[in-house]
Amino acid sequence: MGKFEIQSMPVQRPENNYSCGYDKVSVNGSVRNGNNGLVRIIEEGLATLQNGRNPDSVDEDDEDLSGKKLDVEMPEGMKLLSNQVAGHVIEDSGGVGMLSKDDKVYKPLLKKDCAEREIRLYEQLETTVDRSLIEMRHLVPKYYGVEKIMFKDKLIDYLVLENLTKDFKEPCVMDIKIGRRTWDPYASYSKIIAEEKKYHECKRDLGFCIPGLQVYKIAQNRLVKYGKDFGKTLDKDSAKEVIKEFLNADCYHFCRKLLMQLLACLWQIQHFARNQRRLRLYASSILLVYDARRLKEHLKPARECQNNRISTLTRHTSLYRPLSLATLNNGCEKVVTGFSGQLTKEGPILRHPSKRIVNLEGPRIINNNNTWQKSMRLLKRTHSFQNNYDKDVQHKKQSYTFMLDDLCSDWKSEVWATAKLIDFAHVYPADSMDIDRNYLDGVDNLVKLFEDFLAETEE
Ligand SMILES: Nc1ncnc2c1ncn2[C@@H]1O[C@H](COP(=O)(O)OP(=O)(O)OP(=O)(O)O)[C@@H](O)[C@H]1O
Ligand SMILES: O=P(O)(O)O[C@@H]1[C@H](O)[C@H](O)[C@@H](OP(=O)(O)O)[C@H](OP(=O)(O)O)[C@H]1O
Repeated sequence: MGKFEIQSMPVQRPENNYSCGYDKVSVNGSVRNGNNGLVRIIEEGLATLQNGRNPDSVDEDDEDLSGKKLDVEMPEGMKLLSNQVAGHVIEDSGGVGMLSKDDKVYKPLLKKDCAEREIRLYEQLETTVDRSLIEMRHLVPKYYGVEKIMFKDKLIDYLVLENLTKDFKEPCVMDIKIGRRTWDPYASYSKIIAEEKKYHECKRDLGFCIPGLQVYKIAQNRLVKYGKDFGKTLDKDSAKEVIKEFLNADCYHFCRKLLMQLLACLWQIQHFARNQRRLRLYASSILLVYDARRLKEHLKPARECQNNRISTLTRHTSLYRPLSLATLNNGCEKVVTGFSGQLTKEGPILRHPSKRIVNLEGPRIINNNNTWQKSMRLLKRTHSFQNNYDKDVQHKKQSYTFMLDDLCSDWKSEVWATAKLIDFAHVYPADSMDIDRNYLDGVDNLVKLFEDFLAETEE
């Protein structure tokens, strides 16, 4: 498979999924597949669908990672964590999954040893006097302890953490598992073999892998999720492309502000990894999160985007562009519609504008009795030459939703992207005072990749 066929292509050609044999369900015209699936395109016209809110607060709460409807009764006030991109999912975990409520996420503690290690670490970070662990405390989500919750007649322990996407309207999330070696010193032989087989090229060449991500694709106005089976196909080049896509930099120029926010966190993580000698972090992740809604405010004009190429070209070269109608309706601008007066199924027949019809240089007189203008006005309302009418309305709705959101929020944080350390199920106290090379190498490579992206913005 060619390098470019693997990564961003599924987004443009969702039918690629079909050949992979995963479950697929079509919902509202979108394509979805199993939670291991290569890609899950959630929905076009997100603002309309989600009313401009974080999907954690909309009706996806009875869906699993793959978007399948689940018939599970949720504990009071809780929903499934719809922004979950990797990790154990509800079907693999006896019907118990990651939940969210208010600004918190709830991670079920199902494996005793993993649970004990993870809790121990969070508790240790609360009380530590070790300098590098104090540093680490600021690099993890806020810890709210362990809560027992009745789920399907069973009392289950949940780790309660700050939801890192809580302030985001359109959360983009990428789980990056750090380390060439993702098995711990107590792993069984079969676990070692299983881990070594997975994400092989990516781990070997980059020292990290990407088990899952979701991105609000701004150019296409839709949410796309990539599952772990997609992650397992990546190599160092395709991983880089996917990270670019995650940053919406496949269709736009890199946004320096976004890169700087993420790099600021990654540099802190790197500083920690370079200095800490107390822990060995196996199979632990860095969660990158940002708000695509805020990114939109900073995007430079789109460069040629493969996904958009067709629509951009048709819009700019088409004689039927709605712009000509809009100008006509102003009645006082330069009017160059070239409308011949004849309509076909495909839209109006155009010809070179006649000076006789439109006097461009005359006084700015708006003649509302002009029957031609009237009929064009009517036409514009009733006839969508390129189905852009719906799009226009959608865009208007979207801007209103955004305005409303801005008006409703008390404040607009300057920080809309961050990177935090998560998943400490396989973190152990170090048995020597060496640096955790396995962990540091992955972090170094990730930082380097982001630094290279930043350098591209300076070219
Ligand atoms: N604090 C958080 N805020 C928001 N999302 C989170 C948070 N913690 C975890 N998640 C989401 O849940 C996913 C799984 O988290 P985590 O890695 O802790 O679970 P896990 O089941 O232990 O994973 P694994 O199977 O890799 O061991 C992450 O990829 C992320 O999407
Ligand atoms: O990336 P994948 O393919 O999802 O692989 C899973 C991943 O390595 C998890 O970290 C691991 O859970 P633990 O951290 O609990 O070991 C899980 O083991 P499991 O299948 O034994 O649960 C693996 O299946």
